[in-house]
Amino acid sequence: MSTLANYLDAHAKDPALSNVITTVTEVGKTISGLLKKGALADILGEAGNQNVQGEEQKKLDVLANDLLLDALAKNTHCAGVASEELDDATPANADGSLLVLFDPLDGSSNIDINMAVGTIFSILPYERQGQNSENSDFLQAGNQQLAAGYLLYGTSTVLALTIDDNVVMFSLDPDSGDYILINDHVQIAADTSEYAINASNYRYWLAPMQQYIDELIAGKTGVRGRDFNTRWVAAMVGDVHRILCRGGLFTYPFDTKYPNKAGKLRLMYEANPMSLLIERAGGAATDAINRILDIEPTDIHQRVPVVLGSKNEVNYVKDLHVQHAHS
Ligand SMILES: O=P(O)(O)OC[C@H]1O[C@](O)(COP(=O)(O)O)[C@@H](O)[C@@H]1O
Ligand SMILES: [Mg+2]
Ligand SMILES: [Mg+2]
Repeated sequence: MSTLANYLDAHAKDPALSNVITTVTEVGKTISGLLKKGALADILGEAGNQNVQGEEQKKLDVLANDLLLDALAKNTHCAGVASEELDDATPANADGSLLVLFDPLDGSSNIDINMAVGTIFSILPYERQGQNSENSDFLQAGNQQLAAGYLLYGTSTVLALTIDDNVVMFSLDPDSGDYILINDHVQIAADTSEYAINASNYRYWLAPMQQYIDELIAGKTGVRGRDFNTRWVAAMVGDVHRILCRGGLFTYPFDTKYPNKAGKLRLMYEANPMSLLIERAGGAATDAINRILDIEPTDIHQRVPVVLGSKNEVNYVKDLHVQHAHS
């Protein structure tokens, strides 16, 4: 049985990277433990304040954020931390070589109903060693990520990770407290008949996205000539996990509900790490047209439309958007 520690020893080229990943995954064990206790640990409900995005914070959003921040601040390899829940990046150890970005608790609306939630993380290189990190140090395209992954706190706790051109998965053994390797080469089939979208936003979508979903709903009777099935976890981490396990398409497209926001999901804490995992598992990830990993960020909290998963389906969505742009 291979553990996460064995895997990192064998595959991580940089001991600093192993060390930072270990810190994040150790905090994941604490969050997993708190979620197991649920209401008994007094972790449910609202924190009573808003984050920088203007969203109501849940108690667990704040708790998970603080646990990660405290642990990473003590890690000598971590030069700074940026979080969905914090207005600005927090400098850590100026001599560190890595920057860590995270969505401490993804799927916040699932916390109080005992459904799947997760932690998403991304690791970037730090180039100004010796000086305190600032927001601008984090503004690197997703293709610069040295590692990315997520912890899914579901019926079991699973870690998905990429530190090279491969994607692997571990399951947290509650008896030993070790992450045990359960898949050493995650691959996504190019075709799928399963899709995930919050269809209540239909009237706010752009015409090509409406057309795409209309076609899927028409199934056998429409131009696609086969039936499709919807699955929606309401936590990106759960939807992406399903896609890494059995393929599918996930989208949170551009919509006009909040015209001043480019999309709902955050580039640095959600879209980039998930896109790296999906691409390295053979899938594709776009903002409907462009590759997410090539977007040059201008703000650590910027949002982006997301279409990711089985390659042929992601490309089909892109074709519809390109055709519309030219019509
Ligand atoms: O229920 P909605 O508003 O459609 O949003 C669901 C989406 O929002 C998110 O929960 C956003 O993440 P947070 O919970 O970290 O804010 C995604 O995980 C999920 O895909
Ligand atoms: Mg999230
Ligand atoms: Mg979150």
